[in-house]
Amino acid sequence: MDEHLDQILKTVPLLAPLDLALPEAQGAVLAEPVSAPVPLPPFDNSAMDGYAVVAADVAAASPAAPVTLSVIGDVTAGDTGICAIRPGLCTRIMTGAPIPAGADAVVPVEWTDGGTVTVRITRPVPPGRHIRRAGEDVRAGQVVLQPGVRLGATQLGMLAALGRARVSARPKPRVVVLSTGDELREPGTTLAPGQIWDSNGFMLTAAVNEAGGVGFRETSLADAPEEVLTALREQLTRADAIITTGGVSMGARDVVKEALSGTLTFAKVAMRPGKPQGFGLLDGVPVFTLPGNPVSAYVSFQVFVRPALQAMQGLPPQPPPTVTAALTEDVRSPAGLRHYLRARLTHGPQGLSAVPAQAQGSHQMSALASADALIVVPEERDVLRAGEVVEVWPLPR
Ligand SMILES: Nc1nc2c(c(=O)[nH]1)N[C@H]1C(S)=C(S)[C@@H](COP(=O)(O)OP(=O)(O)OC[C@H]3O[C@@H](n4cnc5c(N)ncnc54)[C@H](O)[C@@H]3O)O[C@H]1N2
Ligand code: MOO
Repeated sequence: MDEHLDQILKTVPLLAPLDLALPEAQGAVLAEPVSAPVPLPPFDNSAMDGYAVVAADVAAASPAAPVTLSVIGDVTAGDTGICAIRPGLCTRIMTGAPIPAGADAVVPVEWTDGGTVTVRITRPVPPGRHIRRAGEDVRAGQVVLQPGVRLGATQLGMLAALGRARVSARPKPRVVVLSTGDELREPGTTLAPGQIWDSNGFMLTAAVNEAGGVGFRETSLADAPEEVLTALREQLTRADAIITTGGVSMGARDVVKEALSGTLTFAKVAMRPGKPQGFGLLDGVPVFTLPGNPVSAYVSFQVFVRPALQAMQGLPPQPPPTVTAALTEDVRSPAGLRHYLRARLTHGPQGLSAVPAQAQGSHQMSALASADALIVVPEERDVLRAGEVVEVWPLPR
C-alpha cells in the first residue's frame, strides 16, 4: 500500500495557480503570500454605540453626580468628514465610526441619559476604553495568509477585509468519474436480469466533492476497450484527474486493464478491500483505475485518490486523522494485508468504541452506508481482540 501511494504521490502533477475572483476561490489553495496593504482596522474607531469623550472630563462621573457634556453632533460608521472635540464637548458615536480628534474614550449609551444636545454621563471611562485602534488586528505589510492554505469561509473573509478581489490559488481538481461494466444501468431505469444500477459513479463523484475536488460523473461505459479508451481521451481536455471503476481484475473482460495496460501500471496491492489497482498518467493526466466492487472502490478512493488530490493542490497529502477506539468484539483478518473494516463509532463513559459491521463483503454497500469509520487492521495482525484499542479512520462526510 505504501509503495503504491508513494508512486502516486510522486507522479501526480501540481496544479498551476489561477488568478481567481474571491467567490471562485472557495476550496482553492493559496499560491501566494498575502500581506496587508493597509492596517486593520484602517482607523481608530468605536467599539460601542455611545459618546466619544475626553476621558478626564468624566473621571468623577457617578449616578449620584453625573457629568453633563455638550453634544456637538453625531459620528456614524461610514462618516468621511473630519470631526474634533475638546474638553467639555462630546459627540454621539456609533459602533465602527471614526473616533473624533481629541476624544480618547467612548462612554456606552447605557451609562448616559441618551441626550442629543447635552448628555448626562453616570460612569467614568479610562482613556482608551471602547476604542479599537488602527492596526490592532493586522499591521500594514503584515503577511496574513501563507501559500498552502485552503481558502474556506474565514480566509475568503480575510482576503475581502484586505481589499483583495482576486487571488492566486491552485483550483480544486476537476475529477471525471467513469464506471465500466456491461451490467450497469442508470438509477431510475428498469433492470433486465443480470443488470445492476451504477452506484460507484454517484458515490465517487460525491467523494471527490467531499475531498475538496469537483466531481463530474459520466454515464457508465460498456465493456469494450476501444470505447473506454475513447471516453478517457475525450475527458482529458477537462479533467485534472480521471477515476475509473471496474475491469481491473482477472476476468476475461477486464477492459480497463486491456485498454490501458501499456500506459498505466497495474498492481495487486496488499490490502482489503481494494486489491486490484491501476495508476498512471494518460497524456499527463493522472488516471486511477479502481476496482469495481463498491466498497473496494470507496476505500481505494480514500486511501489513494484523496491524498493525491491534496498533493495536486499543494496540500500535504495526509490521510484523514485517525482516532483510537476500543473494539467491541474480536475481528479476524488475513495476515499480510492491511484490512479496512467497516464500523460504527460510539461514545461511552470509557471513551470511543468501534463496533465492526457484521457484513464485511466488498459488495455489501449497506454496511458501508451505515458505517461512519473504518477500523485499520495492520498487515502483521490476523486477529484483534474485543477490548483492544485499535486505530480507526472516521469517514469524511
Ligand atoms: N479470479 C479472481 N477474481 C477476482 C479477483 C482476483 O484476484 N482473482 N479479485 C477480486 C477482487 S478483490 C475485486 S475488488 C474484484 C475487482 O474486479 P474489477 O475491478 O475487475 O471489477 P468488475 O469485475 O468490473 O466488477 C466487480 C464487481 O463490482 C460490481 N460493479 C462494478 N462496477 C460497478 C458500479 N459502477 N456500480 C456498482 N457495482 C459495480 C460488478 O458488477 C461486480 O460485481 O474482482 C474480484 N475477482
Ligand atoms: O479487494 Mo477486492 O477489492 O477485496 O473486493
